Amino acid sequence: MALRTLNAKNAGALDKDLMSIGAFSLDQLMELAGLSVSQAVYRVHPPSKGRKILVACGPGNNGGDGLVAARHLWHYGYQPTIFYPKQSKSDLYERLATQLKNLDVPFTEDFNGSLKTTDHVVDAIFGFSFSGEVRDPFKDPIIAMETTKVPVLSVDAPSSWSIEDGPPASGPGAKFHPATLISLTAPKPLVKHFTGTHFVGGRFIPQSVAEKYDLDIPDYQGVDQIAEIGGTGTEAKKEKVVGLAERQG
Ligand SMILES: NC(=O)C1=CN([C@@H]2O[C@H](COP(=O)(O)OP(=O)(O)OC[C@H]3O[C@@H](n4cnc5c(N)ncnc54)[C@H](O)[C@@H]3O)[C@@H](O)[C@H]2O)[C@@H](O)CC1
Ligand SMILES: [K+]
Repeated sequence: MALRTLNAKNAGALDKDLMSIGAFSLDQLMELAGLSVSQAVYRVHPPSKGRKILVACGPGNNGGDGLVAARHLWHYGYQPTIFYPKQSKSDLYERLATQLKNLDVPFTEDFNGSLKTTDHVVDAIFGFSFSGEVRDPFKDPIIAMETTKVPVLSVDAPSSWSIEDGPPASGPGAKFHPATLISLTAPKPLVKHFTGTHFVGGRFIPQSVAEKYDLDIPDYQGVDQIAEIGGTGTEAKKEKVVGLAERQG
């Protein structure tokens, strides 16, 4: 059963509700979101498969999720490296970066160079507030992620995808298909274009908020902060398979 989706406008409104009537702080939501991301990485790429994780962080809260996830990954025994070219000067981001520096987690300016010695990439560049054509300094990393053999896990959205319509028709991101996606709170409409492994995380939604936004709370198991969602992207998979069959004629 595919879960009902949350569009970009409602995702922003839901965040505002969670931080007002929901009485959550952004720090708490980001901590829970980043924890979910770290659990999804552990699920698809346990340390035995390779410990070097390159975490690409954008300038907004999607990037914040990446900084939080990197800290949890370090504690799990991974060796994260952070690519965070546009560092936010706000107090929260300064603290997240300091927490990583206190663990001697390296920060790199060279995404493509770091990619060569990486086992897995976390794409925390853009989430639901992305719009338009990708601007520097994020063009190169997104182009590199389109062609790399290194598996990529994207946070909330494959960066450069429109939340509603998925990958851009051309330009950076048009051929970006990450192996794994973790949607926070709820899948976004773009999941109909996504055919990889899909998790939902961000286990903090009260039933009242789920009802207000017409959402399904995933069937989280035990103490898990993530739930794997089958079924989404099957439309795209079917199209893909049909396309293949037609081509093979
Ligand atoms: N929904 C939730 O419950 C939660 C959401 N969080 C995260 O917050 C994200 C949304 O965060 P934000 O609203 O800060 O925005 P994003 O982090 O999605 O990114 C927007 C940033 O990227 C820049 N940007 C937008 N379009 C661009 C382009 N074409 N080229 C270059 N830069 C561009 C903008 O200047 C903005 O600073 C979500 O996707 C999710 O990952 C979590 O932090 C907290 C919990
Ligand atoms: K992302």
